[in-house]
Amino acid sequence: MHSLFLLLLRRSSASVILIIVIGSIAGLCNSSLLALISEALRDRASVTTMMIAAFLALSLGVMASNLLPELLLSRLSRSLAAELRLRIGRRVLAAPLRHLETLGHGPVLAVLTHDLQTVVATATALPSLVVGSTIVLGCLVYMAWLSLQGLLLVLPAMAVLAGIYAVGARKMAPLWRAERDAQDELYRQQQHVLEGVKELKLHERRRSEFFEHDFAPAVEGVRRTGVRASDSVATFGNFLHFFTWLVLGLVLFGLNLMNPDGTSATQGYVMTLMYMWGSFRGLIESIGRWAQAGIALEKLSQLDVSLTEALKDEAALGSGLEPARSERHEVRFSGVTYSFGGQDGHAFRVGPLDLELRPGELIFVVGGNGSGKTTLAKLLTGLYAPETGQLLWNGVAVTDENREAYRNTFSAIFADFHLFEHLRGVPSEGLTKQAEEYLRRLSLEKKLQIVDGRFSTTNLSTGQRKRLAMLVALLEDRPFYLFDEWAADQDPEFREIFYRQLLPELAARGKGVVVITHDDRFFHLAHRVIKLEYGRLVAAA
Ligand SMILES: Nc1ncnc2c1ncn2[C@@H]1O[C@H](COP(=O)(O)OP(=O)(O)OP(=O)(O)O)[C@@H](O)[C@H]1O
Repeated sequence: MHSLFLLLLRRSSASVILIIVIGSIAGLCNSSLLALISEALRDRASVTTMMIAAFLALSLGVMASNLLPELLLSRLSRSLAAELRLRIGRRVLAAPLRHLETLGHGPVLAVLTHDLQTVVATATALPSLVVGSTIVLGCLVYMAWLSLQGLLLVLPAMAVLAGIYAVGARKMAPLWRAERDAQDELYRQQQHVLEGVKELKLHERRRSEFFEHDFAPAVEGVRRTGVRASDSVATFGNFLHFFTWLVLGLVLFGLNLMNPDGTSATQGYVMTLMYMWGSFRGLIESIGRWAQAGIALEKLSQLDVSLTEALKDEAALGSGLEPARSERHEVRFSGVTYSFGGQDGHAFRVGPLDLELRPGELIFVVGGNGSGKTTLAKLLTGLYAPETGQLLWNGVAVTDENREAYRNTFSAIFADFHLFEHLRGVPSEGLTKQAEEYLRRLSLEKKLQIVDGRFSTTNLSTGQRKRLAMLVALLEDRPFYLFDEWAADQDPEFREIFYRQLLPELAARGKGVVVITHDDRFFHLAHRVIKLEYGRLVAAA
């Protein structure tokens, strides 16, 4: 509760203070209404026009003072969630690619959906916490005025109840945490269901084994831990219910014993107590919700910290470091190495690599599967930072400070490329005319149009999607181009166009072009062919 409250306070202390003040007024109006009703019941002859007017005023006061904090907090909690979403989104985009690959999508999605919803739902309940607290206080004052003796019975009972719940909440915390951990695994498996739907549909046995051994246990994990957590909440809730009647009985019979003639006072007392007890129970039970929000915030901050620690180049994010296109750009690898893993005995190292890419040069990278071609491509494009050695850009070492700017000299189409619906970040001058020309050259003009910088569709065949990615890359008009097995999904006609027209044209325009390929029919068209074997350059033609 503490951390969520602080977060809200930091977001807008003025709103939080206003919510507390107005919420307290709501609580006071509520308890005053109750006291008024109780007085009217105690002595019907005492009902005056003033009392009726006060009753109406208080009822309106309750409505207004309940509504305002709710409206304020729904805005505050949602803008807090929006701020956290943007922050995590920015961190994800700024974090090193390798860190994101290791983290996986599941935990990030769980935080962005499940945890943020929990935080919003709990924060939205803050007004009822404030109103509830004031109702309890107001009722206690009224009860003290009615009978101090009764209060001596009620206060210890409240203390015992709060103590029991505090102990219970501490015992329940691991159950809520277990439920939340199970959610992470469920998100991971749900991702497999969505991304692997074709493979699962095509293989009945794979599907049933996946369901039995992966998906169902993840679902069961969430069910089991959820039931355990909610069982304990229900048990405690009902124990509190029992306790309520116990206290009411204690007060009723205790007051009767202590004050045998005061029947109407006892009635008012018990009525106030019943009303107050409902709010008090609500307050105590909300400890559970706040504890869950605490766990959600903890997950959020763990992800934030892990992304922040891994993040080295955020300073440059979005700083508009678009390098001048007219400049001559060249890259040199000097003793560059990069490695993966190692604990399981499957370490893989690329390098040490010495390599140059100059303007107008067309280089083909060849090598067997797993020889390190894509890793080399990620190093070359600045997506991975070399472990040792240096990457020199126009003679200057690429470091955390200029890596973002360096990355912006590349247009790349990786094997697992992504297409955005909008043509974002592409220079808009003459865009439509140029785009239409490329659409024609890539034989896509009958499949889609570009309307207001947006593709009319991206639901195309794999080869066509790759051609659309090529269109985006060509429009970007960057100094360097990298294509990771682009032609693998193209028909023979387009392979010819790619190798005999598009690549030579790019090189002729002074672009440095690197092509990862297995198409040995076209090797002679490259200025240089470099070959990788187990991460090392073995031959250069
Ligand atoms: N994200 C990763 N995590 C751990 N190891 C990885 C990762 N990516 C690649 N590797 C390791 O690096 C090796 C080289 O992978 P890379 O993708 O660079 O090969 P490649 O030559 O592009 O292969 P292919 O022709 O199959 O695309 C792999 O054998 C694998 O062991």
